[in-house]
Amino acid sequence: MSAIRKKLILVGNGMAGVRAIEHLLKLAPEAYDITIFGSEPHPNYNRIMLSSVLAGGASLDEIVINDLEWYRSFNIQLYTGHTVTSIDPVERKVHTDKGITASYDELILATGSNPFMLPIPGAEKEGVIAFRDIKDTQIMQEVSQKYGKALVIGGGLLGLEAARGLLHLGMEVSVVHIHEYIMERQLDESASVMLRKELEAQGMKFLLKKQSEAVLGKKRVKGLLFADGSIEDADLIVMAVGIKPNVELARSSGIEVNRGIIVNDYMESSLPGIYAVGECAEHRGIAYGLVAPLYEQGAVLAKRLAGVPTEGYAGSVTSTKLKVSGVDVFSAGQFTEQPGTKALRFQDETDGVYKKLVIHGDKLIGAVLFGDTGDGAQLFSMIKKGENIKGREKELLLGISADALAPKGNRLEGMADDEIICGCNGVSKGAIAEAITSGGCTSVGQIKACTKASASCGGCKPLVEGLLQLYAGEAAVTVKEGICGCTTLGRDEIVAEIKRMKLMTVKEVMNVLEWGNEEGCAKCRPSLNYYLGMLYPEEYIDENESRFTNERYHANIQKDGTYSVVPRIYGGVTSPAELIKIAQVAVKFEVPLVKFTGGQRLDLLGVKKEDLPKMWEELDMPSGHAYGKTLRTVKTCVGSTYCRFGTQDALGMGIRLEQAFERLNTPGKVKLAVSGCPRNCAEATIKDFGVVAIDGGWELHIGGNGGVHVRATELLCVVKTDDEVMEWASAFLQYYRENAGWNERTAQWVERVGLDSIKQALESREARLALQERIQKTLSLTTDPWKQIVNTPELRKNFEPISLPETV
Ligand SMILES: Cc1cc2nc3c(=O)[nH]c(=O)nc-3n(C[C@H](O)[C@H](O)[C@H](O)COP(=O)(O)OP(=O)(O)OC[C@H]3O[C@@H](n4cnc5c(N)ncnc54)[C@H](O)[C@@H]3O)c2cc1C
Ligand SMILES: NC(=O)c1ccc[n+]([C@@H]2O[C@H](COP(=O)([O-])OP(=O)(O)OC[C@H]3O[C@@H](n4cnc5c(N)ncnc54)[C@H](O)[C@@H]3O)[C@@H](O)[C@H]2O)c1
Ligand code: SF4
Ligand code: FES
Repeated sequence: MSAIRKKLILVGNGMAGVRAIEHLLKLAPEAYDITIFGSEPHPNYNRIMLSSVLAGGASLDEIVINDLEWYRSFNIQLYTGHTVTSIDPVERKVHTDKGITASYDELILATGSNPFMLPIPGAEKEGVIAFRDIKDTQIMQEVSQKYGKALVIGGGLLGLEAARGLLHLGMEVSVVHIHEYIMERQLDESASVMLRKELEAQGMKFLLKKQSEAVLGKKRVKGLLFADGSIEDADLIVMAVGIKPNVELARSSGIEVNRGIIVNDYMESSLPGIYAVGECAEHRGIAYGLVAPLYEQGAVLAKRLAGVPTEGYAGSVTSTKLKVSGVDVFSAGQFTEQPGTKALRFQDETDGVYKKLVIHGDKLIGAVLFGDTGDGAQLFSMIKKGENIKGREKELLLGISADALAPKGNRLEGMADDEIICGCNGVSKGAIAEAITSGGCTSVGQIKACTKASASCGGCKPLVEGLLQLYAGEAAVTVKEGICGCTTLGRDEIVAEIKRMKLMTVKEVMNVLEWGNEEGCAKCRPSLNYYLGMLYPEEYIDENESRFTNERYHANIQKDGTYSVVPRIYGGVTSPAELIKIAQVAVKFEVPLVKFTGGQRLDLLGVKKEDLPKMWEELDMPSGHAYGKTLRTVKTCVGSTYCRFGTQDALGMGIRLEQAFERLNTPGKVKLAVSGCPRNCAEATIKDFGVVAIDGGWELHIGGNGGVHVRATELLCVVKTDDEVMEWASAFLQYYRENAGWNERTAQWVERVGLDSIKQALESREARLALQERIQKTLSLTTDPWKQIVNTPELRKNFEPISLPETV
């Protein structure tokens, strides 16, 4: 008989708590029934990478650490969008804001931190935000589309990464800092000044020694008033002035708290069966704000819960690295001089390099590097180990890095096995070497999947690459990066293998092509689902669970967890009767906001998940597919029917295109537009496929994009008739479907493969007709997802609210 599982609850679905669960599942997979509550409406994601999302280096989809399938595969009961509001430590129960009560044997609090918001008048105004989560990131992205000027208060790590992201989004950005030099918590003055100059060269402005006094504006922020009486205009203010551990839940439940929840070396709080990890925990007087120590805490806690002996957590020395492209800054340990310490400095103003080592006795206790941070990991390792560096001080200052990454006889080779390469994830050189030599890893992606090295901030990637060269030699050189960390195969190889071996399911592809991770990840599962659907439109059954939430629910999830409903309105043309119907549905379901979209549709926002099928039923209109990687909208101008400049019927052409291609699955979302004359009022030249009327015909444009990376289209060809427009559009879209990578928009794809190669592929009529035939086959097999759900009781059930007994 199997042992009865104990009930484990994790409060906080963030980086530290879920990492502890990952460890626990490895140590004692059968020991607990696990329930996780998280306030955010998302699965566990890499908060660190929000800076990259803002700076355009990653998409939100890419930063998911564990997708919903992961929770399902370990039978973890996940409640996203649920905040635990109280704990009853006597009855061992927790209660959530949504009325759920759950009992536990063991309870982990991993509630993270709250951003510190300056308590100045006007701080509550619209346009004043923090930078902590996906919601904040999305607000910044949205604001940057409408407004021009941002102020970031706080010149620390977070503030500078936010400022860099906002610059990337096209805003004018000034950083307001209270001290005379930025990042004073991580850098000395020399490094700080060099950093500021570099950031100024990138376009960032600085307002130093400025004390913010009040936020100006009526409802929305207009500016910032400083204590010296000066005023700075602003459309957006981001506060990045530090964080405070989120301890309210613990405090109100009678758990001992100071700045954080007080824990011992085993992460135990003052109450039995209740533990704390992450930024909310205070260990030996310190509440950490970086992932490396939090992951160390998680590993200790997992051992404790699994009954595996552990020496406990003894505290951490930390290092930081600013994640701003083009700038290399590193800082670790005690970097300012104190009585009894001595400092060695090296400065090369020509090459913009600065290094400082702080030594106490014979030991290195701190370091600051600017411009050349290649030695950071090794210096950090020496600091952590308290290594005796007597006689090697100058060598360390001047250049471990010169030969650190050389392929042969290098410093990496001489490094001890227990030296930490990936600070974020605590992965040693030995663990990486083992993954390469015994685990067969031959790419950074595989090492990441196997050891987690380079999975967080990515700062250690050069060292991981160096080790790969060292241990895998030739094999590493020939290895390419796969579509994700689960495989070394690229998109084209995967598609070719699927065709060659006639692989028919996602699971089969992963098995046969020897995926490193048998469950796949949030990147490869949807990719494979797309490729299989594209290759076998008739046989392949779409895997709903491999799609993202929006596509699964056929509606866009909003930041408050509600959804939006956008019915299809062909060419943006509607009728009074249709408008009355939409209005009636909006009134009946108490839709809080009705708005026109940029693509000439009506967006009903703020809809509860359980109302979606009922609304679709009453609307009785096709899905506008505003949520998927598919044809979105065909924007039109009024064209020759009404406009005196119009030479062609843009409305008719737009409606024809939309009716032809609606419901088409594509690698990335696809937007079309048709303008009735070269004045181009429908903005067809920033669309994936744009049609512009000219005297006696149509120009066909491809590969345009609005949004963050604006790209104008390139002219594909000029045609005479409407039927030719349809033929070329069909051929182009099918060629894109068959050749682009999943999640690759036409703009990126056209840029990558070049206009000429596409022209060549579509040049012959025969080729176009063959592509047209294939797209029509696919289209003939599609159905409207809303209708399908409305008419299938089994599918409707997915939208019902989860009803739970009072105690689970
Ligand atoms: C933009 C940005 C960039 C960063 N870059 C780096 C970096 O490069 N390197 C680095 O080391 N660190 C970085 N950090 C810091 C790092 O992200 C945090 O240290 C880490 O995420 C903390 O993990 P945590 O699990 O303690 O808290 P979190 O990841 O914040 O998770 C806590 C979760 O608990 C939820 N929660 C809180 N209360 C409740 C409740 N009562 N009920 C249910 N759920 C609750 C919260 O909503 C949150 O989702 C960065 C942070 C940000 C914001
Ligand atoms: N690359 C990374 O490692 C990274 C990146 C982002 C965030 N983080 C972490 O996220 C957390 C939050 O980052 P943070 O930068 O907000 O915290 P922080 O405490 O490190 O820095 C806050 C900065 O704001 C300044 N400041 C304080 N009050 C001010 C005021 N009134 N006006 C202007 N400036 C003021 C401080 O002098 C300080 O330099 C930290 O734990 C940080 O380590 C790390
Ligand atoms: S694009 Fe030409 S036809 Fe269309 S509305 Fe503008 S001016 Fe009129
Ligand atoms: S050091 Fe951050 S991912 Fe390795």
